[in-house]
Formats: sequence, structure tokens, C-alpha cells
Amino acid sequence: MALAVRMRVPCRALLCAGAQLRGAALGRPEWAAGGGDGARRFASLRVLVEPGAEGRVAVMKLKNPPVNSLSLDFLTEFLISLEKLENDKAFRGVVITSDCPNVFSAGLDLREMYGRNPGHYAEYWKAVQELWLRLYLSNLVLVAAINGSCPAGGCLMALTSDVRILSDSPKSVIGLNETLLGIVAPFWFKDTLVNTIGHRASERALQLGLLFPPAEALQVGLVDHVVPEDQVQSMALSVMAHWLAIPDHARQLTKAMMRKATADRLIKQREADIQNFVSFISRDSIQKSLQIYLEKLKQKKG
Ligand SMILES: CC/C=C\CC(=O)SCCNC(=O)CCNC(=O)[C@H](O)C(C)(C)COP(=O)(O)OP(=O)(O)OC[C@H]1O[C@@H](n2cnc3c(N)ncnc32)[C@H](O)[C@@H]1OP(=O)(O)O
Repeated sequence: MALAVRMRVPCRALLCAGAQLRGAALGRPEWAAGGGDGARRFASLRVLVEPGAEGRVAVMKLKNPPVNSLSLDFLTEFLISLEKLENDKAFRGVVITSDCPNVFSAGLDLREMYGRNPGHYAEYWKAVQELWLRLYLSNLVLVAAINGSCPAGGCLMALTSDVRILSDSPKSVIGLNETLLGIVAPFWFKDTLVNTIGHRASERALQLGLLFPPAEALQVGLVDHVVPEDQVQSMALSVMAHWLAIPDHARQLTKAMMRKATADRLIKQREADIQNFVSFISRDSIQKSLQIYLEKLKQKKG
């Protein structure tokens, strides 16, 4: 489809540049085939991909310890893994989950947004945009198996999925908490939330930077299921089977119909959005807020 073709070009461009840069930086092979089914099981340093039920479903495990922050290296590796899965016609669905205990993802990596230069902020933001676009417009069925804390960029990632399953644990809070850091969720974070829980609930959640505990997340519609921690994975696979019972072409066209207008808003102004982010995040007042927040995180450890 035209949409899919349009999306692949910028992704490849980003990945080529990103992989070259970061491959060199890592100084070792990024990919390793594993086990007997090496063609289907692959891993990077920060993303583990395993074949799931009947080979039609892959499980992507985020493993960027300690908290799966979405660093530039992580984003690059994740996008490469996702593209591999998109290009392998055997796969129809992906379960996204965390390999780190108690944390799905701590969101955007604060160290990528603090104390760096404008060129770095621009590169980072482009990768964040790419993550959102690729996930939001994915032809695959995406199920987020959220087995831990899921703030900000972690929540954005989960919101791009077709279904969200949250573990019933006090640590498993989810929401766009940007205002608590003194920063503002961009319009496409906001649009994704509004598309999920509606305008009024989003207005309240975004202004207050709410992190919803499981029961409230379910009630507001931020997640579709809350289950005991040890059932998150099995629930994800069972929900996946339900979605895979629908013919792909009909489901994919319907998904595109529901999401294209939202994605197009960013696609039409990607460069302006990058410039906005760079000038916003470079402000002294915003850098100060991030510094204070990072210090608070450190102090929390005592
Ligand atoms: C314009 C739009 C911009 C932004 C959108 C975003 O996504 S901003 C990021 C928002 N994220 C958060 O507010 C989450 C912050 N983190 C936490 O609340 C906790 O870390 C969490 C996820 C609940 C896990 O708690 P836990 O007690 O398990 O870990 P701890 O807090 O001790 O953290 C361990 C180390 O990780 C560092 N860290 C945490 N979050 C981030 C992050 N987002 N980016 C970078 N680094 C992060 C934390 O500072 C600790 O570092 P250390 O050097 O070990 O002290």
C-alpha cells in the first residue's frame, strides 16, 4: 500500500545511518542468530526476538537494563528488529514485553535529552518519531504485555499497540506523566492518548501527569486487560489468537483507516516537530527541570 511504501523510505534512511554509527560505537556484531531455529530467533544487545505460537507470532523482549529507557541505541536496535519482522511474511503478530523486572519501559532516556547539543537532540527526536510511526502504522497485530511500570515514552509505545495487557501489581503504573518532569507531551503523544481514552480523560491525565494504577488504567480504557503478573504472557498470546482469526487484509486496511489521519499530522510536519523539540528541550529552564528530576531519581535510592 502507498502508506507502507512511504513509511519504509525514511525508516531505512534512519536505520542505515543509525546502524553504521552505533555499530561502530558498539565495536561488536549487533546481531546473533540463536538456537536451532536461527533464522527466526535473533537478538541485538537490547532487543530479544523469539518466535511464539505456531511461528506466526514473535515475542519482542525489551532488555535495556535497568529500566528499559528508550536510548538512541535502543531505538535503533528496536527499529531494525521490527523491520525484520515486518519483512518476514511468516509473522502476523508481535507481543512486546519487557525483560527487566518490574519495568516495562521508563520512557525516553533522560540522558539523551539533558546536557547534549542541538544536533544530538534532533537525531534523538527523529528516532523517537520513527519509533512511533513504525509502531502506530504497523501491519502486524501488536499486543503490549506490560509487565511493570510504564510511564511517558513507555506508555506511548504501549499506546501504539492494538491491545494492552497490564500486570496487576503496585509497580505497574501507566500514563503520560511528562508534566511532572516540567516538560510537555508533543501533539502526537496527545493524539495517541485521545484516540485511546477520549478528550476529557486525556485533558485531565495530561495536565496532571497521571500515572494510573492497574484498576484505574482499566477503567479509563488505557489498557484492555489487567491480569496477575504470571498470566500477562499467556493472556497476550490468547488475545493475539483472537486478533489473528481476522483476515489480515481486512484488519490491516481497517487499522490504517483508523490511524492514518493521526499519523499524517506528524508526517506532514516532521521537520518542524524536530525543530520545536530541539528549541524546547534546549531551553535553560527545561534543562534545569530535567536536572532536578534526574537528581530526584538518584536521591530516591537514598
Ligand atoms: C518531550 C517529551 C519527552 C519525554 C517523554 C519521556 O518519556 S520522559 C521520561 C519519563 N520517565 C519517567 O518519568 C520515569 C522515571 N523513572 C522512574 O520513575 C523509575 O526509574 C522507574 C521506571 C519507576 C523504575 O524505578 P526503579 O526503582 O526500579 O529504578 P530507579 O528509579 O532506581 O532507576 C534505576 C536507574 O535508571 C535511571 N533512570 C530511570 N528512568 C530513566 C529514564 N527515563 N532515563 C534515563 N535514566 C533513567 C535512574 O536514574 C537510575 O540510574 P542510576 O544511575 O542507577 O541512579
